[in-house]
Amino acid sequence: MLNNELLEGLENMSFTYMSPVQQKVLTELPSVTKDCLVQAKTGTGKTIAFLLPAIQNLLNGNRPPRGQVAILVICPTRELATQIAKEAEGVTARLSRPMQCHTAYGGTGRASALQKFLNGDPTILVATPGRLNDYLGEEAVRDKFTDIKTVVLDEADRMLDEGFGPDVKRILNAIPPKSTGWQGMCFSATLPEKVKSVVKGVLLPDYTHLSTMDGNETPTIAKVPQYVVSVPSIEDTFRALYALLVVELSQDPKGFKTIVFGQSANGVGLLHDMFERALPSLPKFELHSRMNQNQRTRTTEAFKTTQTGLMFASDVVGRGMDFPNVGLVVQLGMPANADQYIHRVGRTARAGKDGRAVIILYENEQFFIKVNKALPINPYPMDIAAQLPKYQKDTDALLNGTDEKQRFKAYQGWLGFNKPFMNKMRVDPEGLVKLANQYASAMQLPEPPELEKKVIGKMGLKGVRGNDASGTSWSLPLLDAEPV
Ligand SMILES: Nc1ncnc2c1ncn2[C@@H]1O[C@H](COP(=O)(O)OP(=O)(O)OP(=O)(O)O)[C@@H](O)[C@H]1O
Repeated sequence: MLNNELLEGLENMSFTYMSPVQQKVLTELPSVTKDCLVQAKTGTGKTIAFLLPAIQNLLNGNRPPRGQVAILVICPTRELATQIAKEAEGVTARLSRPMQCHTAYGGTGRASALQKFLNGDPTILVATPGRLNDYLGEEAVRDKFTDIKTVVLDEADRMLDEGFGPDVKRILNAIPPKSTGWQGMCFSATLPEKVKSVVKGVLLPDYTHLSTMDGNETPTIAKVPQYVVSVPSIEDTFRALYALLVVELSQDPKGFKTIVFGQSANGVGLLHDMFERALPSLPKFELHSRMNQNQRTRTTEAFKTTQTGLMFASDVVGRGMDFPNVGLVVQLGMPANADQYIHRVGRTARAGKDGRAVIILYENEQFFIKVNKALPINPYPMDIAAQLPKYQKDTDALLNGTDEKQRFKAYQGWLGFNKPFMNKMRVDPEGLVKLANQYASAMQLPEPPELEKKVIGKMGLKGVRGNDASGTSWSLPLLDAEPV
């Protein structure tokens, strides 16, 4: 069924067999043009699984005229768009009539990128919703979609949630209607039931539903041991992370490649600054939305190719990103939800490799384990809490060595992330600020940062004692919640 030149492309990528999801799509999809909703575990090759049928359809004689977009892939982040485009280039590398793959995402010069798109032959376009919407405001861009054959939503549950959903809807309104016959494909490792009620703009009601998972199985890779390190208070968390990294590094000093996820961009920035002077054998990386696109691109490439290293990251790389050979994923603090937990854990044990995952939670966050009993998380085999006193002095010194302004920003990021979880954490606004202030103390700030009155109002923390002292206010950016 697959064109020989496509198979040659796969061989050229050193793929010698189809992964289960690829096998399933190629054998169980009634035709290469059928709408489908596909679920398979993280890191099992979903990208190739949606590219192959979509490209094969074009090779079956359905390739639109030069200059037209035939396959549109929509995904949540710039890094992921680049990664998907690279896979598409790999698969199509051996085609006798080459196929161009373009990307469209924010953070790069709009005018030159748009010109390149308009002048080029973007048979495949991989885009993030914001920039694509922006492009679609131009008639010349809309004209390039008149012959569209396939629309793929990668990380479909994310693309259809409250955050991205409206943008995706606008895109669907700007391209030819579904009734013109284009194929819709929705892929993700996590497909909550509610997604099925919102896929109708992309999939016809008789779409094919494929899954490589049994019944209620969780989408985490079965062979990844998952552990929780429980510590009593938020003040213990930095020490616990340090102790954990030392223990884990000692077990695998040569191939140690680890991602540590934090809760907010500025919190992640602080962790990076803190550990820059620790664990000298390891190169350190940081990746979050407070960096410019050049820095993000450079770091992504560097961490993809490094043999060892420690990356502090926010959820900008929580989904979809493929950093080969990551052996350990650490989550410092609870993630926003169970699905996000699953995607973060999925950054390890990809393409059949091994991996481990550890989450560090203090008391107010431990509800996360209780309400997500289906997640296969066990207590960490070593008593990290017992080691905390040993790490106190060094941790305090590392934090003291960071820029105080970065710690202030981390404080605000902490409030922004945690505020929606007050009920679950069993605290009222005053209790939340109390925890934030303990976090400030853990960061070695002599006293909690004073937030501008406007920030406090925006966060709904007005009148809460503990952070609205008069006097100099630090000029912090006004944000409802810290972006990742
Ligand atoms: N048939 C194959 N043989 C070997 N490696 C493969 C094969 N298919 C894909 N891969 C590689 O496996 C890795 C994971 O693939 P991919 O990123 O598509 O996973 P995914 O299922 O989309 O994961 P996520 O749910 O995290 O987005 C990539 O490095 C990819 O190149």
